[in-house]
Amino acid sequence: MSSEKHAATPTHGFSSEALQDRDRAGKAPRRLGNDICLETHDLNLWYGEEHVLKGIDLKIPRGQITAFIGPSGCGKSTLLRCFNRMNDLVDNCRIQGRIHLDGEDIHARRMDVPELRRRVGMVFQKPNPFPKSIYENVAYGLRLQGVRNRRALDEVVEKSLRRAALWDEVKDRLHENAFGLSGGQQQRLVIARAIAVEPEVILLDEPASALDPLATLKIEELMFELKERYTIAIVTHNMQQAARVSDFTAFLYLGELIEHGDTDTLFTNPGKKQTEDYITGRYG
Ligand SMILES: Nc1ncnc2c1ncn2[C@@H]1O[C@H](COP(=O)(O)OP(=O)(O)OP(=O)(O)O)[C@@H](O)[C@H]1O
Repeated sequence: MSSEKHAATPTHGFSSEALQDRDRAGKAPRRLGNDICLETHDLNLWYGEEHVLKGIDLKIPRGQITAFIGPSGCGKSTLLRCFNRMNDLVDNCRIQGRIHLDGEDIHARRMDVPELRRRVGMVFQKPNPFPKSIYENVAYGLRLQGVRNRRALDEVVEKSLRRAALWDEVKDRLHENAFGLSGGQQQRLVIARAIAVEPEVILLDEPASALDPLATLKIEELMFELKERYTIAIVTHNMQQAARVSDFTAFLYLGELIEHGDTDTLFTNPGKKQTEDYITGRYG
């Protein structure tokens, strides 16, 4: 990022409980390091004539949580959808630049897109379980891969539900319809479904915005556990949430990546005036 360092008070007006919680949890400032999972190089995206992402150069470190923040329409969800080529499904979408997953160009001709989407799972704002049982929702990806062995399926279903912190709540009703679960449980079920196919990355597009505070807390706690195994990228409108859960934060504005770095630093001592204006609520 630019060396333009904006003069800032020590906590920069963002003396939120969120940051204090992080301090209490002993989270130290982080550097990007060399273990990069996802990387974009001069990424540009257009929907028709609209230039939505502009020259994005970004590195997402492995095994960490990266939050994307910025005003509505700045391109956060679009950027997230680039990482597993979900924008391929959008008419009129044109992409220039490169995206690497583990050093591999995801737009290369040899790239197997369904396999990419297995490696880079996605969870949306609104829980979207399939109209099937809890068990079959989690087993779905494995069945698509041709797994038929009941014991193998049972093991993965249990492991995934445990990792998604849902097992204890559903273990006695695995064959009931997933729509009978609460919104927060449905969202954890969708996360279990993503986990079942052993992804490397989990993309979360405002995963808690449709949930009540308790269900939101559960999703946030879950994220801490998941990052032991997966790289996580989350889009959130909620800056307190970004400050609570993420290790790194990327601030986008009008399709440009304005600032990206350690979350505590970005919130307490942002390097750019635009970041400061956004986190202090001057716009957005
Ligand atoms: N499928 C699409 N077709 C055409 N334009 C789109 C499409 N998806 C998004 N856009 C446009 O791209 C721009 C960026 O949208 P995007 O959803 O990525 O922003 P965002 O920062 O995630 O917004 P929000 O916080 O409101 O969800 C917006 O102008 C939006 O209208």
